[in-house]
Order: sequence, then C-alpha cells, then structure tokens
Amino acid sequence: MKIVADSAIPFLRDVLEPFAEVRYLPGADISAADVRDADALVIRTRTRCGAALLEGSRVRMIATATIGFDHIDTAWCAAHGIEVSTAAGCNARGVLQWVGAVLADLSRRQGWQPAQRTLGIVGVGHVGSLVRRYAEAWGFRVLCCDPPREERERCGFLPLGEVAREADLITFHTPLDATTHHLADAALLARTKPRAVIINSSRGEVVDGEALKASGREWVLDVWEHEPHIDRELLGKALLATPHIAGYSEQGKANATALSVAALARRFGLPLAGWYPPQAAASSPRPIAWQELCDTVRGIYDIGAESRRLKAHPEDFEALRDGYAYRREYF
Ligand SMILES: NC(=O)C1=CN([C@@H]2O[C@H](COP(=O)(O)OP(=O)(O)OC[C@H]3O[C@@H](n4cnc5c(N)ncnc54)[C@H](O)[C@@H]3O)[C@@H](O)[C@H]2O)C=CC1
Ligand SMILES: O=C(O)C(=O)[C@H](O)COP(=O)(O)O
Repeated sequence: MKIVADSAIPFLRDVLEPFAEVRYLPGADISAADVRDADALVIRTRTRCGAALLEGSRVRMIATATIGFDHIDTAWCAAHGIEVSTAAGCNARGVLQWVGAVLADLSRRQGWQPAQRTLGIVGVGHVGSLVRRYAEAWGFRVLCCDPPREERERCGFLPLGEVAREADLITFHTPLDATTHHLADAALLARTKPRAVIINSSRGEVVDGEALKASGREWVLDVWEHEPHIDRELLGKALLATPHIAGYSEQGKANATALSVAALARRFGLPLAGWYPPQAAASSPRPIAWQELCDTVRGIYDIGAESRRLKAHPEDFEALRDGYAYRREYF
C-alpha cells in the first residue's frame, strides 16, 4: 500500500510506516505524477484535489487533516469512487482561542467591555457554537445566523441582514461553498453599523476583500483571498492580521492527525483504531472569565505581535505558517 502525505502534518511520522510505504511531500507541491500509484492521500488545505491531480490515479481515499474541505472537489471524488474524510471539529477550540484573543485585544485598544457590545456569529457549527457559548458567558449580547440550522432546527437564529444591522462585531464561521462565496459583499457591508468590525477566520473568499476595502468598516483577518499572495492594502489597514493560523493549536493538530489516521485505519483495516499522538499535551477545556482572559491571553498568545510580524513581512505568509509554534489550548 502507498500513501502520499503532506510533510507538514505533525505527529504523523512513523505511524503508518509499519503498514504502508509513505512518501512525505510539501502539500502545495504534490503533483499528479506523485499520486498516480498512491492508494491514499493525507493532506491539508494546501493540496487542491480534483481531476487535474487525481485523473488516472489509483487513489481510493483522501483524508484531509483539516475542518474545511473546499480544496477538494468532493463531487468529482464521489463520481470516481474516492472516499473523502475530514477532521470535523478538530481545531474548533484553537479558533475559539483566536477569537478570544481578538476580542480581548480590541476591547483593550478600543476601550469597551463585552456588556457594551453585540457580537454577530455567522455560521454556528463546531466553531461558532463554541464562540457563542464563551461570548455569552463573557457578557456580549450574541446574535446568531445559520440558515441551514435554522431551517432544520427552528432554533431562533436570525437572518444575516438582521445580524449585520445590529452587531458591533461580526465573526464568520461558515464553510466556503457556492452559497457562502462573498457572503459578506458590498450590499451586506452597507447594512452594517458604520463602526462595525468584520472578523474572518473561515475562508478568505467568504468576505469580498475589494468590497471590504471600500466599505469604510474595520476588519480583522486570519484568512485571505488568494493566499499566500494577500492584498497588501487589506493587510495594512487590518486592525489585526494573522496568516491562517486561527486553528493552529497543538491539540487541534493532534486531533486532526488522529482523525486522519482513524479514517485510514477504518478504510484499509489497519490496527490503529483509537491511536492518538502520545506526545501531545491534553486539552483542558474550562470556562474562563472575561477578566482572566484579558489578563492571561497575551502570555499564551500575543496576537498583536503576530499581526505586526505579518504586516512587516507579508512575503513570509507561508513560512510563518510552516514554522508556527502551535499554541497551547488553555481553556
Ligand atoms: N482559520 C482557520 O485556521 C480555520 C478555519 N476553519 C474554517 O471554519 C469553517 C467552519 O468550521 P466549523 O464550525 O468546524 O464547521 P461546521 O461545519 O461545524 O459549521 C459550519 C456552520 O456554518 C453553517 N452555514 C453554512 N452555510 C451558511 C450560511 N450561508 N450562512 C450562515 N451559516 C452557514 C452550517 O450550517 C454550519 O452550522 C470551516 O469550514 C473552515 O473553512 C476551520 C478551522 C480552522
Ligand atoms: O482546519 C481548517 O479548515 C483550517 O483552515 C486549518 O486550520 C488550516 O489548516 P492547514 O491546511 O494549514 O493545516
């Protein structure tokens, strides 16, 4: 059995080797020639999987060690008998902590307390639900928008336009697909409060960058259109800017690798069910009070320093990700 794996997936080395020939390559460089005789791929967001990569190969399974899967043409894979597994929810708590760092930083710089702010959450799945729970406990008035869930569950979520009109801060946590591409467009941005802050850690294409620049609003971005070639004006004017690392917690990465290994174990009958990276520290989820968050978050994760680094060296976007010191999940 042959597996091609992204060389930047942590904790994976030596786990599959007893059962397969494993070739590690940088995700963005994996080519059709590399995968032609592979049975399975273990990838991240940097490998675009569709006909151009897979046509004529013997790949039967793709495990992506990420939550998002917009880099995979799932319809093409289904039509060609290729199973796709994702690491649903793996790094949701990492993204929560990125959002927490953003909110704590903005509150300090802009001089507000949660009780004075309405937070809009667009997309209330693994990430958005965690953000909702913590933000409500911190004292924000929280408004949620998730039409697919509202349709299924009738849970009292609001239409996007209403959230846009009411919120001081709007954070996006939807997948990228045909329905969410440029969900935040010029028309939506025009409906937001003049001093609204747009926060995006979903996918760059969920927010129309050109419209954002023209909107007069403020923004915090972790994800960008055309990564790693990001818009310098969007970067320069961002309140905070990070290089697509919101989910880069040590535990999030360990979860992602474990879920990918579990998917391969199930599909190919490998005796690896229940495997988890032994060297990864355990996550310690707990409630955290707003004041404790504000007092401690910079010691764990100084998002301001990270933003200044990216602004000074945008050409290092991919290098900053590749060399990232994964953050500890501490709540
Ligand atoms: N920046 C980063 O490092 C990371 C980014 N992500 C991104 O965040 C996204 C969300 O992650 P999860 O919460 O785990 O996904 P999820 O699938 O658990 O939740 C997504 C939610 O968005 C909702 N949704 C779909 N279309 C919508 C629309 N038009 N308007 C409002 N809501 C809509 C869905 O109903 C679902 O409840 C991922 O798809 C991924 O692209 C995820 C992890 C890390
Ligand atoms: O999980 C996702 O979805 C993400 O966006 C990741 O956190 C980024 O994943 P990498 O492709 O950089 O591993």
